[in-house]
Amino acid sequence: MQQVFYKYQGTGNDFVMIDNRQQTFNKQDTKRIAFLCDRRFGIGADGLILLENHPDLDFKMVYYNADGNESSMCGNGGRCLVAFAKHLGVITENAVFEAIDGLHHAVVDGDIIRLQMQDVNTIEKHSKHVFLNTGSPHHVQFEEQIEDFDIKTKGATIRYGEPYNEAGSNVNFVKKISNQIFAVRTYERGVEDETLSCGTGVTAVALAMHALNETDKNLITLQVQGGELQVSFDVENGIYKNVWLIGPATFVYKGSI
Ligand SMILES: N[C@@H](CCC[C@H](N)C(=O)O)C(=O)O
Repeated sequence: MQQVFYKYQGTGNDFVMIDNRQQTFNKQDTKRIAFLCDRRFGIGADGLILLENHPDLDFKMVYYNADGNESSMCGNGGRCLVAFAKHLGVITENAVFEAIDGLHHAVVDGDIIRLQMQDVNTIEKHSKHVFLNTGSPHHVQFEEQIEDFDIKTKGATIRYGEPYNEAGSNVNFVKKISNQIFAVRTYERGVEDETLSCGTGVTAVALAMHALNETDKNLITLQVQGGELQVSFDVENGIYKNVWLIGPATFVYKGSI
């Protein structure tokens, strides 16, 4: 059976989107999901996302990494799914939807999608890195030579090493540009390579930079390989609340396979 799909990207983090409101997609077929995400044999994407009905909210998000496995929250994917929901007429300017990590509010402002992320109350500060969960697990560490750096090899070593092992973590390398601007490159678990952008990753970097006193701002610009994102937040007693991931989400093409 032919599968109709839509391709979206958010700062170069790209996704196959499928309207699964009729529950026709076979979620058990991990190999097929990996095939659809394969850049040589399939459509090609960092992940695949299903838009499903929800009994009380606007819709439900189901996210799979490019390896075919369902995974934790995808920030850029969530923003792209909101743009897709608007295209389908499921929402207009505002959305409330359920993802694997809970409820998310979102606002559409032209091409810019603002997505509220989960509150973060634990930020682990280690001697050479910070670890936190922004819906997905993120290792954050500074790297001065960020432009000329083997992200795939270095990222994989950290992702598969102690303490993460097989379950893994996404790995973000950060260079401070100014008090408000940070450059980020991310190795993504489940893609097992660098992606051009990671939404939960830049959220983790923004909060980590604030927690490390590298910035006193609560609106941070993150320069990623595929463009620019912003993260805003409030802090109350060490708890990061009202966290928003802000940036473009763009329709690329529609097809069937
Ligand atoms: N690209 C995503 C993160 C997707 C999840 C990640 N690969 C994982 O399995 O933890 C984003 O934009 O947040």
